[in-house]
Amino acid sequence: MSCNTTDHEFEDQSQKISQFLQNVGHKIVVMSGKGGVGKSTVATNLAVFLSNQGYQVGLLDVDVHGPSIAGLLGLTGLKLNVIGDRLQPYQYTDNLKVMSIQGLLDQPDEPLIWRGPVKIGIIRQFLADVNWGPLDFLIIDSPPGTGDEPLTVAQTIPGCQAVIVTTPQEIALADVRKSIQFCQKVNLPVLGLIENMSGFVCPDCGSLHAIFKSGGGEKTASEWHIPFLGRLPIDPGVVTAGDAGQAISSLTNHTKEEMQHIVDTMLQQLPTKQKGADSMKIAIPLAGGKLCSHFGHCEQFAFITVTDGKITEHKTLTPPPHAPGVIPKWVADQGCTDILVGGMGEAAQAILQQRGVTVLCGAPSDTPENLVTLYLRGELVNTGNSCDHDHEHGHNCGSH
Ligand SMILES: Nc1ncnc2c1ncn2[C@@H]1O[C@H](COP(=O)(O)OP(=O)(O)OP(=O)(O)O)[C@@H](O)[C@H]1O
Repeated sequence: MSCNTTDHEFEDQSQKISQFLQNVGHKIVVMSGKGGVGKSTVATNLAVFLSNQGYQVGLLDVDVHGPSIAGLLGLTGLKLNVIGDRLQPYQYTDNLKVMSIQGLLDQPDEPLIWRGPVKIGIIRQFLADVNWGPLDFLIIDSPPGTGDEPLTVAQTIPGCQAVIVTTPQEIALADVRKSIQFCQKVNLPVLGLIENMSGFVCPDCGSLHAIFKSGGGEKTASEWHIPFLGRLPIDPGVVTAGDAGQAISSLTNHTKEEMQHIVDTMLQQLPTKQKGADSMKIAIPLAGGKLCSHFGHCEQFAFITVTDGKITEHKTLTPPPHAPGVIPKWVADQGCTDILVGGMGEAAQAILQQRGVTVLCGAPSDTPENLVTLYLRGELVNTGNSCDHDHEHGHNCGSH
C-alpha cells in the first residue's frame, strides 16, 4: 500500500470512494469519547446482528493504532488477499465482510507508528481499493476521541452518521459531551447513544446491580436531544466471546435481547429514504443562479435529485419568508437528504440534522449542477463553518 498520492491520484481515489459510497445504504461510525468503553464490541455486535437479519454489511476498523475487530471475530493472523488492484475483505459470513489493518501486517502485534496524513491515506484506501461490493450498511469502528480517524470519516463519507458509546460513569459522560460537540462541528449527525456496561445481571438471582451506576447515558442523550438507542449490561460472556474471537456466541440471552433492542431502535431512527444507493435530493440556496452564502436570505433553493449517481431532476423553489427555524424546516419538508451551503448557524444545522439531512458547509459560489458533481465525487470539503450571516447578535463573520 502506498500513501504518497499526487493530485491526480487523489482525484482518482476520490472518484473510486464516491463510486463505492453510492452503493452503500447507510454509513455508521461507532465512536466514543473514552477508550475501553466497548466501542469495538458494539460495532462488531451491530454488524453481526444486522448481517444475521439479512442485510449486506461491511465492518471497517479504522482504529489503525489499536485494531481489535479482527481479534473479536477470530480473524487474527489471517492475511488479506489482493486480486488485481483490489484488496479482498475477509468474508466472515455470506452477509458480512470485514476489513482491518491487522490483515496487512506481517506480525499481528506489530505497533504502527503513523502520523495523521498516513492514517488519512490508509482510511481512504480502505474505502477506495477494497472490493466491498454493494452494502446495506457500512459500520466503521473508530478509535476513541476526536482525532484524525473520525475526522477523516466525517469529511470523506457524505451521509455518514455516528453512534456514540459510553459507560454510565460521569468521567465517560463528560467525554461523550465532547464527542457530541465534535459531531456537531464536523456535521456528523448523531444517530444515537448506547450505554454499555450498564449494570450486571446476577447469574444466580437474576437481579440487576448498577455497578458503574446506570441511566447517565439516557439522561445525557435527552439533555442533548439525541436518540437513546439502549443499554448493554456487564456480561462476562462479552469478554469470553471477544477473547475467543467468537462474536456473539457466549453472550447471555439478556445481553442478546438488549442488543436486538438497540438494533431495532437504530433501524427505526434511520431515514426511510435511502441515501446514495437509490436516490438523493440535494438542496442548494441560490442567488442569481449560483450558491448564495446567505442561507437564511437567499432568493430561491435548487433541489437536485440524483439517482444512481446521475442528476435526474432539477427544481427551483422560493422559500417562505425568513424567520428563526422556518427555512431549515421547510427545506427538510421538501424531502431533501443533503444540503450544500456556504455557512449556516448551529441552530439551523441542528434542525436539519435532527431530520436526517446531511449538511455540508463551506461550499463555494457555483452553479448547482457543478456543486452536485463535486459533492458526488467527494471533492467538497465540509469546513463545519457555522456562520448564519444573520449578524443578529452583534456577530460579524467578516467574510463578505
Ligand atoms: N458489556 C460488556 N460486558 C463485559 N465486558 C465488556 C463489555 N463491553 C466491553 N467489554 C470488554 O471491555 C474491553 C474493552 O472493550 P472494547 O475493546 O470493545 O472497547 P473499545 O472502546 O473499543 O476500546 P478501545 O478504546 O481500545 O478502542 C474488552 O475486553 C471487552 O471484552
